[in-house]
Amino acid sequence: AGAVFPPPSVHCLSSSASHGLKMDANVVVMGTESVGKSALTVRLLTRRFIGEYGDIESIYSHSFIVDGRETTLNIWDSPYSETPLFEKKVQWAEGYILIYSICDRASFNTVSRIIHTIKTTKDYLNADSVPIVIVGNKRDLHHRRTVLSEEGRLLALNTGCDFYEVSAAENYHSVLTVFHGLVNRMKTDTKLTAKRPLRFKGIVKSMSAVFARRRTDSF
Ligand SMILES: Nc1nc2c(ncn2[C@@H]2O[C@H](COP(=O)(O)OP(=O)(O)OP(=O)(O)O)[C@@H](O)[C@H]2O)c(=O)[nH]1
Repeated sequence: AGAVFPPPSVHCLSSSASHGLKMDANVVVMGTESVGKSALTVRLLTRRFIGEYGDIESIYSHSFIVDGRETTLNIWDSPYSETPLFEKKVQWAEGYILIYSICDRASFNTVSRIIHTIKTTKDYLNADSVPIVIVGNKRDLHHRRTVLSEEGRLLALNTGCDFYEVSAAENYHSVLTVFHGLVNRMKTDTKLTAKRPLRFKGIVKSMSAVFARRRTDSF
């Protein structure tokens, strides 16, 4: 089956309520295979590390309070592929979490390429600061490290992104910090300060069937 766009449903796993200003934003989590995209997303949503996540691609709606403001993120845990669908995801999103594994240099190189694609697609080429957070995951596997922290930090500095190193396996709070960091970056974008309704509604539904060609498309 071919992939469709926009995605058919939002998977609501958690919510919270507050008064005052609200911010809603679409966020996509990207990176090559097995870098920990699902682990990071599930850690944020459930505070847990499950270990194995299967082949499910979903969008999750998650609300939390950041600096006193209710913030709802529609988070798309997405594989990397250089298909037209990839560009549509980039267009859909207003914030980006780009993950690599500190044990996998190829995954780090791919993050550089994704940053370039986002910047050209969203016309951020001349922006000093962009709503992109680079995440070096699997920090607990430091004995297998092939990408230095300094390399991640330098990439972020040179591209106007934020940078964090985390272990989705070991730590919830560092993962929360990543998403807070992204929200703070997106807050500077005035388009996002007004409350908007969720763009996608519907029953909880796995998108794995919709993305049946995923493995062949992915790196
Ligand atoms: N040691 C360690 N393993 C991790 C960490 N994060 C994820 N993993 C493991 O890495 C493997 C891949 O994790 P996933 O979260 O499925 O990675 P993904 O990027 O979503 O993978 P795909 O959806 O296949 O592209 C799993 O075996 C996880 O248990 C981490 O921080 N440390």
